Amino acid sequence: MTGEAAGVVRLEAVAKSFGSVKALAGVDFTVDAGELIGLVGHNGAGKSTLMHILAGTLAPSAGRIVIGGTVRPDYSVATAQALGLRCVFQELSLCPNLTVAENTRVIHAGLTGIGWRRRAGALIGRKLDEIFPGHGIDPADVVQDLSIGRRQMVEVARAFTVTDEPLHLVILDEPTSSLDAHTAGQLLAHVRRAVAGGVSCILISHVLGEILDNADRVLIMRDGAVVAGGPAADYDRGRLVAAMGADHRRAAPPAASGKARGAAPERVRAATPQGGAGLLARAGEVIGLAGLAGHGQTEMLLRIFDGARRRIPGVEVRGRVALVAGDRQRDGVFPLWSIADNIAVGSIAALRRGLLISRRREEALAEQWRRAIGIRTPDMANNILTLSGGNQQKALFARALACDAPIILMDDPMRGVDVGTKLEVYDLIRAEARKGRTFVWYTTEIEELDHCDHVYVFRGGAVVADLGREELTEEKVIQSSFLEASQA
Ligand SMILES: Nc1ncnc2c1ncn2[C@@H]1O[C@H](COP(=O)(O)OP(=O)(O)OP(=O)(O)O)[C@@H](O)[C@H]1O
Repeated sequence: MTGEAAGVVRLEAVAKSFGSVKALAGVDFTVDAGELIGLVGHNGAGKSTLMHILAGTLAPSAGRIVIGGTVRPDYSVATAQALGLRCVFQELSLCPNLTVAENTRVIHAGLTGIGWRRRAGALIGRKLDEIFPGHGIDPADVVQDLSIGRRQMVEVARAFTVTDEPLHLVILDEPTSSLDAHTAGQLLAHVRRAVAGGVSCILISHVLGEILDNADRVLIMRDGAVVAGGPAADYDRGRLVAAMGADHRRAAPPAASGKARGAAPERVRAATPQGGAGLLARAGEVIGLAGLAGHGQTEMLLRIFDGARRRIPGVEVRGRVALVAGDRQRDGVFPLWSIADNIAVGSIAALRRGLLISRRREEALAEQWRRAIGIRTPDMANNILTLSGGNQQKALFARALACDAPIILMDDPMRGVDVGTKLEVYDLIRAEARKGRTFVWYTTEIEELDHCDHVYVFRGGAVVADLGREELTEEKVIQSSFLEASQA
């Protein structure tokens, strides 16, 4: 294989069906060497399926994969690896019970013999240092002990490690979805450097700014097909969104109420574990938690969640709570259950008829939410894992909103949700808040803070800034995220 040909991947009329669902309806698409392609599309458009076909983890139902000018009928995970194709999966693929170094060995069969663990550790350690300076990850860390953001960093760094096999194409499926803005910036800068060095990348993202700022070329998928594409310079946000078939309207953040806080009853008052100033949330408020990932926001949500069930010093919670988990793989979905059961599990009391759960009521509830937030499936009785990642996340939202808890805790809940749906969910949150529900919302997307009435910025487990709607700016949030807690 020549160097030039090796960098070129072409898919010809690639199709894939899952039972009656046509995930890919005949996709043609070429990646040239040293090119950064931005791939966008609504939830369920077929992006991840396409990527799994390129990774060799799914076989196409029809069509051809051509690599370096050669048709590859025998395409498999091993072929992909040998030909220099790597994937960073949206549902992270690291083995949770192995260390970071051992997970690196998994994709480098050549790392054998005495001292392989040390060499694998050095390899991934160097790559982490290069991409994410100050990452705080030890190659000896066991993956399941790492936060979802750090797992995502390991997965990304591992994809860029090289031993004796070439590296030609890296496909990144929503690689920044669990990263804060600073870490996402480090990753994207690395991707640009890699592309400048001749590696090709396909970047799948729902954060359209990331695509427009970084890609050379964009491809837009809709309902299993590539429907548009061209130089990224020819596109802006509006054109991308229109081509995706999503609602074109820009989310209009609610106008600042101008009201001083204090009118509505208190629902949550929670100090940080060290006893420092914490947060206050009132009925009808949307409270944002911001700051760099892993600085105590998720812990705060869990403290409130626990505080609703038992006495925790410094935490007062008035009312039941529902939690939208951020790590859907680990804490969110019940993988053996149907979509309908996954939604209804939060509302069992309301669905009871005598001692039994009413199937009819459960189906009606699931159907109501399928329509409310557009969960794309032919049948809500299907297993939850048949949904695309973004659609699974929508089901978790539906679970929390369908139950009657007055307090909803959300741990970076929009991971992988497409732009059109996000706008609908923002509206839904506002509507529920107007009815008196309280939302405590940790987000890694700074833009989402526009939808909050009040924002607490976290650093090192402490609240370092307390910003009302009127004073909220991206600059202030970023500045305080980096300030030492003692300086704030
Ligand atoms: N194992 C499966 N069984 C049945 N249907 C599936 C399976 N995997 C994917 N699908 C369906 O294929 C379609 C495409 O899904 P895919 O995950 O490729 O979408 P996507 O564009 O990556 O979406 P997202 O932005 O939410 O990640 C969806 O309708 C999904 O429900």
